[in-house]
Amino acid sequence: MLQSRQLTFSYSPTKRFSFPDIRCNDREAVLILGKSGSGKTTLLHLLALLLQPESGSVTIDQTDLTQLSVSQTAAFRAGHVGIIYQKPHFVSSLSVMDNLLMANYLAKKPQDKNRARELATHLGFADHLHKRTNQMSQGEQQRVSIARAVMNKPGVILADEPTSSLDDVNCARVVALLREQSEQIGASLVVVTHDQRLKDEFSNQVIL
Ligand SMILES: Nc1ncnc2c1ncn2[C@@H]1O[C@H](COP(=O)(O)OP(=O)(O)OP(=O)(O)O)[C@@H](O)[C@H]1O
Repeated sequence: MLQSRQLTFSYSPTKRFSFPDIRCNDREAVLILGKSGSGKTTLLHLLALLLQPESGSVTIDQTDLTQLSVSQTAAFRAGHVGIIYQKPHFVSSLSVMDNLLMANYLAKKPQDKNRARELATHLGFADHLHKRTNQMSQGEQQRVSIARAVMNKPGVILADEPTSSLDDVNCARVVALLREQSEQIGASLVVVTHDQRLKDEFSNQVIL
């Protein structure tokens, strides 16, 4: 479960944000819509405590992240939060398999090759596990990103514009995979986007 309360953040005295509260229960999904520059990525980074809010709180599975030290936050995030970034970034010198196992490593968990293979089969890239990520298409990379985000069965999945560079077929596929994976592991799913195609896919919506 994820809950934010009265989050505010400033990049500068003239660039100040005051965000609506976000609540997303286990197995639920919330879509945060807003036009370019409305602060969607900023909010997502605050929810993951990649940015420190000026005020307000973020609670994930009963832990108030704003009360943790920087290192405690990093450890908590690695184990409990799966993030799908706008542009997937991988370690380009490693194989797809090793990029997936990196999620285990960062969370200080045993490397789970079986789960990586299972996810790769389910998400349709089992034949690419030995490849480098830059040898895959954008749609394939996005699916690897989803797999990496759910490797540790996190309580919360945060996705930043997961579909903006995808065609309609891959867009629908990625949304279905995100929902299915989050339901399977009982996670809260938060998607931020300006992609109007997603509007009808989520009943819980917040507009920035
Ligand atoms: N590091 C930064 N320093 C100063 N201003 C920033 C910084 N990052 C973002 N901003 C500004 O804050 C505003 C919100 O940025 P943010 O990336 O959260 O918007 P967004 O809604 O995700 O946009 P997009 O849909 O274009 O990705 C923008 O006006 C942006 O220029």
